[in-house]
Amino acid sequence: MSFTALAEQLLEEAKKLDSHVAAGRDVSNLATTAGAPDHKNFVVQFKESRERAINTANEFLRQAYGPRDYVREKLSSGTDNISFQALYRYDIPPKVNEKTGTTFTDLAKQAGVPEEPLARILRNAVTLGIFEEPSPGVLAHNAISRSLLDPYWLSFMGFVAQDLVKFHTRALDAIEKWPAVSEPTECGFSLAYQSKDPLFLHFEKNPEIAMRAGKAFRAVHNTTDDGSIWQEIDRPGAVMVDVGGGHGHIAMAIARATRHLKCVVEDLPGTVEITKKEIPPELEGRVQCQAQDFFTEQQWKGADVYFFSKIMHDWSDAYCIKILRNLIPAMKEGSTVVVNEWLVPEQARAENAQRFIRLADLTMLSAHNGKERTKGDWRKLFKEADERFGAVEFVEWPWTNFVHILSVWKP
Ligand SMILES: C[S@@+](CC[C@H](N)C(=O)[O-])C[C@H]1O[C@@H](n2cnc3c(N)ncnc32)[C@H](O)[C@@H]1O
Repeated sequence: MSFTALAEQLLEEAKKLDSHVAAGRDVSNLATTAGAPDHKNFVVQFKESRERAINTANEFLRQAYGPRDYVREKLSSGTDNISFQALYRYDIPPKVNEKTGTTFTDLAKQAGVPEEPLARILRNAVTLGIFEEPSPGVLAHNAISRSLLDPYWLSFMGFVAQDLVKFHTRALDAIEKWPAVSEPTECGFSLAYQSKDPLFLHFEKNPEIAMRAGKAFRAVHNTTDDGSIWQEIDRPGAVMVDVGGGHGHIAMAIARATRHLKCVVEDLPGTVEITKKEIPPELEGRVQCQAQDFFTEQQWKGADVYFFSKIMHDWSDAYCIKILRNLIPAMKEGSTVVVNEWLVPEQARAENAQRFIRLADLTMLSAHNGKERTKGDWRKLFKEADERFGAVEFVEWPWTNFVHILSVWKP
């Protein structure tokens, strides 16, 4: 397609996006799934226009760069990581004065690192559009750097730039060494950290990474407080168990969005200790937590829903089957397993919508030998775990990036 044709296509979407902004809609925080139905319609419409705009703009960029420069630009992400690491490690965003900006000299003093390399590293961030340098030697916030004032979001940057990147660089070595690609102790992470434990057990023994990872999960996993399943089961006595619920952010959101539902957060003992402190007094009784290793028999019997948010993608099929089978002694007729994850399309395309899914898939591969799954993969998984799991349903919400994958227990 010609540059002009692409630009015209982009202009069409740009006008739609501008009309949303002109209508006074907040386009800065589309991540939320809460809110009135008109908000959801807006998000759906906005998302569609935005996706088309991003895809067209990306195609324009590919053509404008030309093949070699395009590849070179994409290869630069490893080098950019130095800037991302520094932003997190030296806690730069809150150190930059929001009104006046802050000099590199001051930032270096506050961070306790030499000024010259820090300035070079931060100037690279400016070339990425994160921060500005309004006058030589001064770093100032812009809209993108301001998002990093959220400590959870900054932790996400730290977790990706400091931790995940190490696993990624050893992923191929791990595949060559352990071609079965199944064990959580035989992946890029295992080589990078010389660990004999699976990733989350390693975190349990290393509270600093565990805290960073917990905050990172909280920053990116948009809540699933919406969707009829929670409203349908919201009656006195109803229980949902959030298996591997981390710091309880999802359970708390669901408790807030319902009236009666009791939410039980389960995780490894170290995480549960942190979660206990996160539950606010007004949710006591509605949200509680307990230690539960999901590779052992489920202790909470007869729950209405056993919920797994971004758990199964951490594990290869053999381990997911163990996790599902450990529920069987606890389930009553009609107990529903609800999995919240991305769905992988069968065919790859150069589309923005697939970007994060495919990146997450490779992260799962290098962090645990886990994977993101297609619809067919999910059906196969439940069937292999036990024939008594009912037909697998997929509830897609166009206003979120995630899907609920449901199966009802029919003994
Ligand atoms: C990717 S995080 C997902 C957290 C949360 N469900 C969410 O969506 O944000 C995976 C969680 O599984 C927990 N986990 C890992 N292995 C576990 C095990 N064997 N038993 C229970 N929880 C485990 C981790 O501690 C972590 O909180």
